Amino acid sequence: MQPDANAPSHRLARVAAHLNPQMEEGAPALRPAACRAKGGAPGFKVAILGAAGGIGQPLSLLMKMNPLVSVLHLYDVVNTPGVTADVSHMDTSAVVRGFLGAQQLDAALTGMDLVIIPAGLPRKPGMTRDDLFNKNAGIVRTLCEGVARCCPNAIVNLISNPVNSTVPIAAEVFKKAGTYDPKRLLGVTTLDVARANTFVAEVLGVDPRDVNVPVVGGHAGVTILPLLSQVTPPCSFTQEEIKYLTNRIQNGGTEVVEAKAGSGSATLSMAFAAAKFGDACLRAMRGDAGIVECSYVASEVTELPFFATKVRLGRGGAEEILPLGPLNDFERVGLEAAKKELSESIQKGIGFMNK
Ligand SMILES: NC(=O)C1=CN([C@@H]2O[C@H](COP(=O)(O)OP(=O)(O)OC[C@H]3O[C@@H](n4cnc5c(N)ncnc54)[C@H](O)[C@@H]3O)[C@@H](O)[C@H]2O)C=CC1
Ligand SMILES: O=C([O-])CC(=O)C(=O)O
Repeated sequence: MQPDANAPSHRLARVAAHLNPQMEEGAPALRPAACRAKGGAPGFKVAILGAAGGIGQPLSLLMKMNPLVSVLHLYDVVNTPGVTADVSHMDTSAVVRGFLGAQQLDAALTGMDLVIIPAGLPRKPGMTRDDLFNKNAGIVRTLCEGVARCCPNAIVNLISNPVNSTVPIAAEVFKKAGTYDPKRLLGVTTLDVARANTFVAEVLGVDPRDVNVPVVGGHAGVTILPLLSQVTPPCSFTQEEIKYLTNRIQNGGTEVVEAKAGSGSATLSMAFAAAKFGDACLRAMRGDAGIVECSYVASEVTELPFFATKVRLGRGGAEEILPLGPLNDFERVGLEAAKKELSESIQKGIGFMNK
Protein backbone atom coordinates (compact mmCIF):
# COMPACT_ATOMS: atom_id res chain seq x y z
CA MET A 1 0.00 0.00 0.00
CA GLN A 2 1.17 3.57 -0.75
CA PRO A 3 1.74 5.67 2.40
CA ASP A 4 -1.17 8.09 2.87
CA ALA A 5 0.20 11.60 2.26
CA ASN A 6 -2.68 13.02 4.29
CA ALA A 7 -2.01 10.84 7.34
CA PRO A 8 -1.06 13.08 10.31
CA SER A 9 2.43 11.58 10.37
CA HIS A 10 3.03 12.71 6.75
CA ARG A 11 1.14 15.98 6.47
CA LEU A 12 3.75 18.44 7.70
CA ALA A 13 6.52 16.66 5.83
CA ARG A 14 4.53 17.09 2.63
CA VAL A 15 3.94 20.80 3.26
CA ALA A 16 7.61 21.30 4.15
CA ALA A 17 8.62 19.53 0.97
CA HIS A 18 6.92 22.06 -1.23
CA LEU A 19 8.03 25.05 0.81
CA ASN A 20 11.58 23.72 0.84
CA PRO A 21 12.17 22.18 -2.57
CA GLN A 22 15.52 20.64 -1.62
CA MET A 23 13.49 18.05 0.28
CA GLU A 24 11.91 16.87 -2.95
CA GLU A 25 14.37 15.08 -5.12
CA GLY A 26 14.53 16.36 -8.68
CA ALA A 27 12.15 19.24 -7.99
CA PRO A 28 12.85 22.55 -9.74
CA ALA A 29 14.57 25.04 -7.44
CA LEU A 30 11.45 27.16 -7.03
CA ARG A 31 8.21 25.34 -6.24
CA PRO A 32 6.46 27.14 -3.40
CA ALA A 33 3.01 25.61 -3.82
CA ALA A 34 3.58 22.43 -5.69
CA CYS A 35 1.23 20.29 -3.61
CA ARG A 36 -2.39 20.47 -2.66
CA ALA A 37 -3.92 19.21 0.53
CA LYS A 38 -6.16 16.73 -1.25
CA GLY A 39 -4.74 16.24 -4.72
CA GLY A 40 -5.27 18.35 -7.85
CA ALA A 41 -8.66 19.64 -8.90
CA PRO A 42 -9.77 18.68 -12.40
CA GLY A 43 -9.11 21.44 -14.89
CA PHE A 44 -6.54 22.88 -17.27
CA LYS A 45 -2.86 23.60 -16.84
CA VAL A 46 -2.07 27.21 -17.67
CA ALA A 47 1.30 28.97 -17.91
CA ILE A 48 1.82 32.72 -17.84
CA LEU A 49 5.15 33.84 -19.36
CA GLY A 50 6.06 37.31 -18.12
CA ALA A 51 4.08 36.67 -14.92
CA ALA A 52 5.96 39.20 -12.78
CA GLY A 53 5.19 42.16 -15.05
CA GLY A 54 2.57 44.88 -15.01
CA ILE A 55 0.11 42.67 -16.88
CA GLY A 56 1.50 39.37 -15.59
CA GLN A 57 0.82 40.01 -11.89
CA PRO A 58 -2.88 40.92 -12.06
CA LEU A 59 -3.35 38.28 -14.77
CA SER A 60 -1.83 35.68 -12.43
CA LEU A 61 -4.31 36.76 -9.76
CA LEU A 62 -7.25 36.53 -12.14
CA MET A 63 -6.24 33.12 -13.52
CA LYS A 64 -5.78 31.84 -9.96
CA MET A 65 -9.45 32.78 -9.46
CA ASN A 66 -10.56 30.83 -12.55
CA PRO A 67 -12.22 27.55 -11.51
CA LEU A 68 -11.24 25.94 -14.83
CA VAL A 69 -7.53 26.22 -13.93
CA SER A 70 -6.10 23.33 -11.91
CA VAL A 71 -2.40 24.18 -12.24
CA LEU A 72 -0.96 27.67 -12.79
CA HIS A 73 2.70 28.06 -13.76
CA LEU A 74 4.18 31.54 -13.33
CA TYR A 75 7.35 32.13 -15.36
CA ASP A 76 9.49 35.25 -15.67
CA VAL A 77 13.16 36.20 -15.76
CA VAL A 78 12.73 38.19 -12.50
CA ASN A 79 10.66 38.21 -9.30
CA THR A 80 8.59 35.04 -9.70
CA PRO A 81 9.39 33.77 -6.17
CA GLY A 82 7.54 36.70 -4.61
CA VAL A 83 4.63 36.75 -7.05
CA THR A 84 4.20 32.97 -6.72
CA ALA A 85 4.31 32.99 -2.92
CA ASP A 86 1.79 35.83 -2.87
CA VAL A 87 -0.71 34.41 -5.38
CA SER A 88 -0.39 30.89 -3.94
CA HIS A 89 -1.96 32.04 -0.66
CA MET A 90 -5.30 32.73 -2.36
CA ASP A 91 -7.69 29.99 -1.24
CA THR A 92 -8.89 29.04 -4.70
CA SER A 93 -8.33 25.60 -6.17
CA ALA A 94 -5.50 26.13 -8.70
CA VAL A 95 -2.06 24.95 -7.61
CA VAL A 96 0.55 27.65 -8.28
CA ARG A 97 4.18 26.98 -9.16
CA GLY A 98 6.87 29.55 -9.90
CA PHE A 99 9.70 29.32 -12.40
CA LEU A 100 12.56 31.78 -12.62
CA GLY A 101 14.95 32.34 -15.49
CA ALA A 102 15.71 30.67 -18.80
CA GLN A 103 16.92 27.44 -17.22
CA GLN A 104 13.41 26.86 -15.83
CA LEU A 105 11.47 27.72 -19.00
CA ASP A 106 11.08 24.10 -20.08
CA ALA A 107 9.85 23.02 -16.64
CA ALA A 108 7.35 25.89 -16.70
CA LEU A 109 5.97 24.79 -20.07
CA THR A 110 5.95 21.01 -19.88
CA GLY A 111 2.41 19.63 -19.87
CA MET A 112 0.63 22.98 -20.31
CA ASP A 113 -2.75 23.22 -22.07
CA LEU A 114 -2.82 27.02 -22.42
CA VAL A 115 0.16 29.40 -22.53
CA ILE A 116 -0.50 33.13 -22.09
CA ILE A 117 2.41 35.41 -23.07
CA PRO A 118 2.56 39.00 -21.76
CA ALA A 119 6.42 39.04 -21.67
CA GLY A 120 8.25 41.98 -23.13
CA LEU A 121 8.81 45.71 -22.99
CA PRO A 122 5.87 48.13 -22.83
CA ARG A 123 5.71 51.53 -24.58
CA LYS A 124 6.68 54.92 -23.20
CA PRO A 125 5.11 58.18 -24.43
CA GLY A 126 6.12 59.01 -28.00
CA MET A 127 6.74 55.38 -28.99
CA THR A 128 4.69 53.27 -31.39
CA ARG A 129 4.09 49.59 -30.71
CA ASP A 130 6.41 48.87 -33.62
CA ASP A 131 9.22 50.62 -31.70
CA LEU A 132 9.10 47.60 -29.34
CA PHE A 133 9.90 45.19 -32.18
CA ASN A 134 13.68 45.03 -31.68
CA LYS A 135 13.40 43.97 -28.03
CA ASN A 136 10.22 41.92 -28.07
CA ALA A 137 10.71 39.92 -31.28
CA GLY A 138 13.60 37.97 -29.74
CA ILE A 139 11.74 37.42 -26.45
CA VAL A 140 8.70 36.02 -28.26
CA ARG A 141 10.91 33.81 -30.45
CA THR A 142 12.69 32.29 -27.42
CA LEU A 143 9.45 31.69 -25.52
CA CYS A 144 7.70 30.14 -28.53
CA GLU A 145 10.68 27.87 -29.14
CA GLY A 146 10.06 26.65 -25.58
CA VAL A 147 6.38 26.06 -26.36
CA ALA A 148 7.32 24.05 -29.48
CA ARG A 149 9.74 21.93 -27.42
CA CYS A 150 7.67 21.34 -24.31
CA CYS A 151 3.94 21.74 -25.02
CA PRO A 152 3.49 21.72 -28.81
CA ASN A 153 -0.24 21.08 -28.48
CA ALA A 154 -0.92 23.98 -26.14
CA ILE A 155 -3.08 26.89 -27.20
CA VAL A 156 -1.08 30.13 -27.17
CA ASN A 157 -2.56 33.54 -26.30
CA LEU A 158 0.02 36.10 -27.43
CA ILE A 159 -0.14 39.56 -25.84
CA SER A 160 3.42 40.92 -26.35
CA ASN A 161 3.59 43.89 -28.71
CA PRO A 162 3.73 44.58 -31.56
CA VAL A 163 1.05 41.86 -31.82
CA ASN A 164 0.73 42.51 -35.58
CA SER A 165 4.33 41.22 -35.94
CA THR A 166 4.78 38.92 -32.93
CA VAL A 167 1.99 36.55 -34.05
CA PRO A 168 3.69 36.04 -37.47
CA ILE A 169 7.00 35.50 -35.61
CA ALA A 170 5.40 32.83 -33.41
CA ALA A 171 3.90 31.15 -36.48
CA GLU A 172 7.35 30.99 -38.13
CA VAL A 173 8.89 29.53 -34.96
CA PHE A 174 6.25 26.79 -34.88
CA LYS A 175 6.61 26.13 -38.63
CA LYS A 176 10.37 25.71 -38.24
CA ALA A 177 9.80 23.32 -35.32
CA GLY A 178 7.18 21.36 -37.33
CA THR A 179 4.51 21.99 -34.69
CA TYR A 180 2.47 24.77 -36.34
CA ASP A 181 -1.28 24.53 -36.08
CA PRO A 182 -2.73 27.93 -37.02
CA LYS A 183 -5.84 27.27 -34.93
CA ARG A 184 -3.78 27.18 -31.74
CA LEU A 185 -2.05 30.56 -32.14
CA LEU A 186 -4.21 33.51 -31.09
CA GLY A 187 -3.14 37.15 -30.88
CA VAL A 188 -5.01 38.84 -28.02
CA THR A 189 -7.05 41.85 -29.21
CA THR A 190 -9.70 41.61 -26.49
CA LEU A 191 -8.67 44.95 -24.98
CA ASP A 192 -9.67 46.70 -28.21
CA VAL A 193 -13.13 45.13 -27.90
CA ALA A 194 -13.34 46.02 -24.19
CA ARG A 195 -12.47 49.64 -24.98
CA ALA A 196 -14.90 49.75 -27.90
CA ASN A 197 -17.71 48.36 -25.73
CA THR A 198 -16.90 50.86 -22.97
CA PHE A 199 -16.70 53.95 -25.21
CA VAL A 200 -19.80 53.00 -27.24
CA ALA A 201 -21.76 52.33 -24.05
CA GLU A 202 -20.73 55.77 -22.76
CA VAL A 203 -22.09 57.43 -25.91
CA LEU A 204 -25.31 55.39 -25.84
CA GLY A 205 -25.76 55.78 -22.08
CA VAL A 206 -26.08 52.01 -21.49
CA ASP A 207 -24.25 49.32 -19.49
CA PRO A 208 -21.05 48.26 -21.36
CA ARG A 209 -21.80 44.63 -20.54
CA ASP A 210 -24.83 44.88 -22.85
CA VAL A 211 -22.77 46.12 -25.81
CA ASN A 212 -20.70 44.11 -28.27
CA VAL A 213 -18.55 45.86 -30.86
CA PRO A 214 -16.61 43.70 -33.33
CA VAL A 215 -13.08 45.07 -33.74
CA VAL A 216 -11.16 43.66 -36.71
CA GLY A 217 -7.81 44.11 -38.46
CA GLY A 218 -4.90 44.18 -36.02
CA HIS A 219 -3.67 45.74 -32.80
CA ALA A 220 -2.00 49.10 -33.55
CA GLY A 221 -3.32 52.51 -34.62
CA VAL A 222 -5.24 52.40 -37.89
CA THR A 223 -5.09 48.60 -38.01
CA ILE A 224 -7.59 48.60 -35.11
CA LEU A 225 -10.86 48.79 -37.01
CA PRO A 226 -14.06 48.93 -34.95
CA LEU A 227 -17.12 47.93 -36.98
CA LEU A 228 -19.60 50.40 -35.54
CA SER A 229 -22.16 49.40 -38.19
CA GLN A 230 -22.28 45.92 -36.60
CA VAL A 231 -22.71 46.87 -32.95
CA THR A 232 -25.14 44.77 -30.95
CA PRO A 233 -27.71 45.70 -29.87
CA PRO A 234 -28.29 47.40 -33.25
CA CYS A 235 -27.91 51.18 -33.02
CA SER A 236 -26.88 54.09 -35.18
CA PHE A 237 -24.37 56.90 -34.71
CA THR A 238 -23.92 60.34 -36.20
CA GLN A 239 -20.87 60.93 -38.43
CA GLU A 240 -19.34 62.95 -35.61
CA GLU A 241 -19.85 60.10 -33.13
CA ILE A 242 -18.34 57.60 -35.58
CA LYS A 243 -15.21 59.74 -35.99
CA TYR A 244 -14.88 60.29 -32.23
CA LEU A 245 -15.40 56.62 -31.36
CA THR A 246 -13.09 55.25 -34.07
CA ASN A 247 -10.33 57.64 -33.08
CA ARG A 248 -10.71 56.91 -29.35
CA ILE A 249 -10.74 53.13 -29.85
CA GLN A 250 -7.71 53.24 -32.17
CA ASN A 251 -5.79 55.39 -29.69
CA GLY A 252 -6.97 53.79 -26.44
CA GLY A 253 -3.52 52.32 -25.79
CA THR A 254 -1.83 55.67 -26.36
CA GLU A 255 -4.35 57.36 -24.05
CA VAL A 256 -3.15 55.07 -21.23
CA VAL A 257 0.55 55.37 -22.16
CA GLU A 258 0.29 59.17 -21.97
CA ALA A 259 -1.69 59.14 -18.72
CA LYS A 260 0.93 56.85 -17.15
CA ALA A 261 3.56 59.35 -18.29
CA GLY A 262 6.53 57.01 -18.66
CA SER A 263 5.63 54.26 -16.19
CA GLY A 264 4.24 51.88 -18.81
CA SER A 265 1.10 51.05 -20.75
CA ALA A 266 -2.24 49.42 -19.98
CA THR A 267 -1.77 46.65 -17.44
CA LEU A 268 -4.95 46.33 -15.35
CA SER A 269 -7.46 46.58 -18.19
CA MET A 270 -5.17 44.31 -20.24
CA ALA A 271 -5.02 41.70 -17.48
CA PHE A 272 -8.83 41.87 -17.29
CA ALA A 273 -9.08 41.43 -21.08
CA ALA A 274 -6.52 38.60 -21.15
CA ALA A 275 -8.30 36.80 -18.31
CA LYS A 276 -11.59 37.14 -20.20
CA PHE A 277 -10.05 35.80 -23.40
CA GLY A 278 -8.18 33.02 -21.55
CA ASP A 279 -11.43 31.99 -19.86
CA ALA A 280 -13.20 31.91 -23.25
CA CYS A 281 -10.42 29.63 -24.58
CA LEU A 282 -10.68 27.33 -21.54
CA ARG A 283 -14.47 27.08 -21.78
CA ALA A 284 -14.12 26.23 -25.48
CA MET A 285 -11.40 23.67 -24.68
CA ARG A 286 -13.83 22.09 -22.19
CA GLY A 287 -16.33 21.71 -25.02
CA ASP A 288 -18.71 24.63 -24.46
CA ALA A 289 -20.40 25.62 -27.74
CA GLY A 290 -21.03 29.01 -29.31
CA ILE A 291 -17.98 30.86 -27.97
CA VAL A 292 -17.09 33.71 -30.32
CA GLU A 293 -14.34 36.27 -29.63
CA CYS A 294 -12.30 38.64 -31.77
CA SER A 295 -8.68 37.55 -32.20
CA TYR A 296 -5.72 38.14 -34.52
CA VAL A 297 -5.14 34.80 -36.23
CA ALA A 298 -4.03 33.13 -39.46
CA SER A 299 -6.88 33.99 -41.77
CA GLU A 300 -8.21 33.94 -45.32
CA VAL A 301 -10.75 36.67 -44.72
CA THR A 302 -8.52 39.14 -46.60
CA GLU A 303 -5.49 38.61 -48.86
CA LEU A 304 -3.25 39.00 -45.77
CA PRO A 305 -2.02 35.87 -43.96
CA PHE A 306 -3.08 37.22 -40.54
CA PHE A 307 -6.10 39.29 -39.64
CA ALA A 308 -8.30 39.87 -36.59
CA THR A 309 -11.97 39.00 -36.89
CA LYS A 310 -14.53 37.20 -34.83
CA VAL A 311 -13.48 33.58 -34.43
CA ARG A 312 -15.43 30.63 -33.08
CA LEU A 313 -13.39 28.96 -30.36
CA GLY A 314 -13.47 25.21 -29.84
CA ARG A 315 -11.48 22.40 -28.27
CA GLY A 316 -8.66 22.97 -30.77
CA GLY A 317 -8.51 26.79 -30.60
CA ALA A 318 -9.78 29.06 -33.41
CA GLU A 319 -11.95 26.48 -35.14
CA GLU A 320 -13.82 28.85 -37.45
CA ILE A 321 -12.78 32.25 -38.73
CA LEU A 322 -15.94 34.28 -39.22
CA PRO A 323 -16.31 36.65 -42.18
CA LEU A 324 -16.11 40.43 -41.90
CA GLY A 325 -19.79 40.94 -42.63
CA PRO A 326 -21.15 43.96 -44.48
CA LEU A 327 -19.03 47.14 -44.14
CA ASN A 328 -20.16 50.71 -44.76
CA ASP A 329 -18.14 53.21 -46.84
CA PHE A 330 -16.28 54.61 -43.81
CA GLU A 331 -15.27 51.09 -42.72
CA ARG A 332 -14.20 50.12 -46.26
CA VAL A 333 -11.79 53.09 -46.34
CA GLY A 334 -10.55 52.11 -42.87
CA LEU A 335 -10.04 48.52 -44.01
CA GLU A 336 -7.72 49.60 -46.84
CA ALA A 337 -5.60 51.70 -44.45
CA ALA A 338 -5.51 48.84 -41.95
CA LYS A 339 -4.41 46.30 -44.57
CA LYS A 340 -1.59 48.52 -45.83
CA GLU A 341 0.00 48.89 -42.39
CA LEU A 342 -0.74 45.30 -41.36
CA SER A 343 0.93 43.93 -44.47
CA GLU A 344 4.19 45.70 -43.56
CA SER A 345 4.05 44.53 -39.92
CA ILE A 346 3.43 40.93 -40.98
CA GLN A 347 6.32 41.01 -43.45
CA LYS A 348 8.57 42.48 -40.76
CA GLY A 349 7.75 39.59 -38.42
CA ILE A 350 8.27 36.92 -41.06
CA GLY A 351 11.47 38.64 -42.22
CA PHE A 352 12.87 38.60 -38.67
CA MET A 353 12.60 34.82 -38.60
CA ASN A 354 14.02 34.28 -42.06
CA LYS A 355 17.04 36.55 -42.10
N1 LIG B 1 -2.10 42.83 -26.77
C1 LIG B 1 -2.47 43.89 -26.08
O1 LIG B 1 -3.61 44.33 -26.18
C2 LIG B 1 -1.53 44.55 -25.14
C3 LIG B 1 -0.21 44.23 -25.13
N2 LIG B 1 0.66 44.80 -24.25
C4 LIG B 1 2.06 44.40 -24.30
O2 LIG B 1 2.32 43.44 -23.29
C5 LIG B 1 3.72 43.44 -22.98
C6 LIG B 1 3.95 43.47 -21.47
O3 LIG B 1 3.50 44.66 -20.92
P1 LIG B 1 3.69 44.97 -19.34
O4 LIG B 1 3.28 43.81 -18.54
O5 LIG B 1 3.07 46.27 -19.09
O6 LIG B 1 5.28 45.11 -19.27
P2 LIG B 1 6.22 44.93 -17.98
O7 LIG B 1 7.56 45.45 -18.34
O8 LIG B 1 5.55 45.47 -16.77
O9 LIG B 1 6.29 43.36 -17.82
C7 LIG B 1 6.90 42.54 -18.77
C8 LIG B 1 7.46 41.34 -18.06
O10 LIG B 1 8.09 40.51 -19.05
C9 LIG B 1 9.23 39.97 -18.44
N3 LIG B 1 10.17 39.46 -19.43
C10 LIG B 1 11.08 40.15 -20.18
N4 LIG B 1 11.78 39.28 -20.93
C11 LIG B 1 11.30 38.06 -20.66
C12 LIG B 1 11.64 36.76 -21.10
N5 LIG B 1 12.60 36.54 -22.00
N6 LIG B 1 10.94 35.71 -20.60
C13 LIG B 1 9.97 35.91 -19.69
N7 LIG B 1 9.61 37.11 -19.22
C14 LIG B 1 10.29 38.17 -19.70
C15 LIG B 1 9.81 41.11 -17.61
O11 LIG B 1 10.72 40.62 -16.64
C16 LIG B 1 8.55 41.70 -17.02
O12 LIG B 1 8.25 41.12 -15.77
C17 LIG B 1 4.30 44.66 -23.70
O13 LIG B 1 4.93 44.23 -24.88
C18 LIG B 1 3.07 45.48 -24.02
O14 LIG B 1 3.26 46.33 -25.11
C19 LIG B 1 0.22 45.71 -23.34
C20 LIG B 1 -1.10 46.06 -23.28
C21 LIG B 1 -2.07 45.56 -24.21
O1 LIG C 1 -0.64 50.80 -26.18
C1 LIG C 1 0.22 49.98 -25.80
O2 LIG C 1 1.42 50.09 -26.01
C2 LIG C 1 -0.25 48.77 -25.07
C3 LIG C 1 -1.38 48.18 -25.83
O3 LIG C 1 -1.19 47.46 -26.77
C4 LIG C 1 -2.72 48.67 -25.53
O4 LIG C 1 -2.95 49.25 -24.46
O5 LIG C 1 -3.60 48.47 -26.37
